[in-house]
Parts: sequence; C-alpha cells; structure tokens
Amino acid sequence: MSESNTPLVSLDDLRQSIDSIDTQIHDLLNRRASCAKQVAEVKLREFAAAQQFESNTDSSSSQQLLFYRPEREAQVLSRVKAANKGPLADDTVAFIFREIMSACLALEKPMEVAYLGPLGTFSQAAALKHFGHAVVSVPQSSIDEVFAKVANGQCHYGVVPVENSTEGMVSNTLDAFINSPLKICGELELRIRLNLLVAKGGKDTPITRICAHQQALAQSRQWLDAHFPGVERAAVSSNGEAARMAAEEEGVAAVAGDMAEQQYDLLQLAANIEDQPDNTTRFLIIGREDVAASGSDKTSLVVSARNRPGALFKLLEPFQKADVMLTRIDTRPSRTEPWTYVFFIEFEGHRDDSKIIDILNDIEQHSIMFKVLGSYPKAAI
Ligand SMILES: C=C(O[C@@H]1C=C(C(=O)O)C=C[C@H]1O)C(=O)O
Repeated sequence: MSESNTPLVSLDDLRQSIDSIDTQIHDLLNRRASCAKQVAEVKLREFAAAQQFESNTDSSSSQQLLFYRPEREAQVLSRVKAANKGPLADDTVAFIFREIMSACLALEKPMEVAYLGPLGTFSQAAALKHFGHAVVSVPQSSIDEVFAKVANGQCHYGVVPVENSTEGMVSNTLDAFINSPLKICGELELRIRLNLLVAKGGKDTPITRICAHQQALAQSRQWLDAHFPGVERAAVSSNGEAARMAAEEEGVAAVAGDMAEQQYDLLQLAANIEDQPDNTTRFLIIGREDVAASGSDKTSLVVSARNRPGALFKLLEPFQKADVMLTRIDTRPSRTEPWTYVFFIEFEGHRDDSKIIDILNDIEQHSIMFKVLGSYPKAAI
C-alpha cells in the first residue's frame, strides 16, 4: 500500500473528533442564540424608554421597534466571508451563517415576508435566500399585493423582482414604487434555472399548452421555439401558478424552477432550458423603515426632470463630479402626462454619507419629482 493510502487516523478516531466538535458547535450556537435574545431585551428596553420619553415631551416621532437589522446582518455575512480560511467556500460559510442568524432572529420575533406566490416561485426562493428559512413566507397574488401587505403592516417585509439579466426590468415593480411609501431595505440576486415540467404520469401525453410567467417564457423563448414550435404559450401570473396548472390539467406543461417542481410533485421533461446560461434575477426587499449604513451600501431614487434639453445630463452630472458609481438607470412613463418620464437611478453609497447628501440636494433642485426609495446594504450572499 502506498504511503498516501495509509490512513493516519482511524475512522473511529475521526468520528470521535467530529462528535466532540459537534458538541462544541452546538454549545456555541446556543450561546449565540442567548446573546441574540439578550439583544432583543435591550432593544425592547430602549424602545420602551424612548416611548416614555416621547409621551413626557409630547413629541410625535414614529419610532418603531426594530428587531431585524439588515445593515448588521450584512456586516456579519461580509465579515464571515472575508475571514473564511476554507476548506469551506466563502458562499457556503455565508449561507450557514445566514441560517444561524435567521434562527436567532426568530427567537426575537418570527418575521412575516410577503412574496409573489403561490408556493414554489422564484420570489419565495429569493425570500428564503435573503432572510433564511426561519421566516414565515406569505404568498401574494401580485406584486401590487406584496406592496400592499407591507404598506398596511400585515407583513414585515416584502420581496419583489426588479430586473432579470436576460429580460431587463420588471416594469410592474418599478411602477409600484412611484406611488408607494415603502423603502428599499435590501437586494439579492438569484440564479434562475428553468425546467420544463409536466404532471407525474404525463410523460407520454402530448403537450398542447406551455404556461409560465411572461418573464420565464421570454427567458426560454429560443429553446421553446426549437423544441415546441407551434405549441400555444400562455403567460400566467407566476411560474408557481403554471406549475399548479401543469399538475392539474392534462396536456399543460410549465416552465418553472426546482421549488415549483418539488412543491407540485412534477416530472421534469427537460432541465436548464433558459436561453442564457447565467440567467439571474435581482430582487429588492421592501419595508417600512429606513436602513442605517452598513459601510457597503447602495441608494435608489426615482426622479423626474423638466422636459428640456440637457435635463438628464443635469440629473447625472453630480454623480460624475463626485466620482460616485452609478449601478443602474431605468426610464418609465410618468403616467401623469404623455411623453413625460421618470428615471430610476441607483448608485453606490448611503443617503447619510456627506458626499451623497450633496448629490441628492443638487438633483432635487433640478427635478420636478424626487423620491429616495432607500439606502440599503449591497447583496452579501
Ligand atoms: C442580534 C441582533 O439582532 C438581529 C439578529 C442578528 C444576528 O443574529 O446576528 C443580527 C441583526 C438583527 O437582525 C443585533 O441587532 O445585533
């Protein structure tokens, strides 16, 4: 036997080591959870004291009790990734800590997160990726409903798709922001893998209709043209809904992801049918409160300029002058009068940074409508 094949330590010894490490991990997890519970008590005390102070001074601040702190969670995730020495991958370590924080936070207060349902959509996968599996994810029938549930306080946060690397912006989400009081509290990206799904037992049934959300149909258009030319395609409210239809209706196939496949116990006829191999969707987290700076943030704003030459240049010039990186700009019809537009501008930095305060003041002077949608930590996982 060559030297490299000679076990240095016996299997029994290794398993004993693992058992002893597990005991330590277990103990540390519960010690961490106890700390998080104490944090909750401190937050409660500070909140009660602030309320008391307010009632004495008759001020009308709308201070909220905030258990969940997006900026702190982003810092924890960035720190563990930066400190990771392997052999586990940085992303793997971040996912594990994501779940640990989610479980700790659930001891403080289980959060309810609204997403575009039904069960099994990419929006639900995004909600669980961002908040971890200890949150209660609450399906909604439309993006507008997600906004409404958060705005009226029935859910703590919402998750909405905002752009896809193949298909571009999700106009419904951008339009919803224009009149919404909600703030952007976070962002995340999700790799979108699409499968062609039918009911179990439907392998030999001819496919007469292919259903999916319009984004998923668009993201797999070339594949569907090549493999199912002439078969009717129907855009439905979500991929989850398409999966539900495929489970119930003979001859219906759905284009949807793994979660929908499991949720409705479907049969996969073809995997990864998306036309772009790196098909990715970016989601935003919406909430009612502003988020403090994490040290690595983005800011989004919606602005409308006077219809005159150089107006867009005037809006963008302050970024160039201050050397601030723009990460995205979109245009939508203003919906107040024809041929007027609003711009969604997204850039690096937090609205409390002095450099950004100056830029925002400058832009506000050159705009007829101006709203900061929020400053939030850059995606950490
Ligand atoms: C523990 C805290 O509260 C929550 C739980 C966190 C955690 O488990 O690390 C981090 C931020 C908050 O969402 C805190 O604010 O520090």
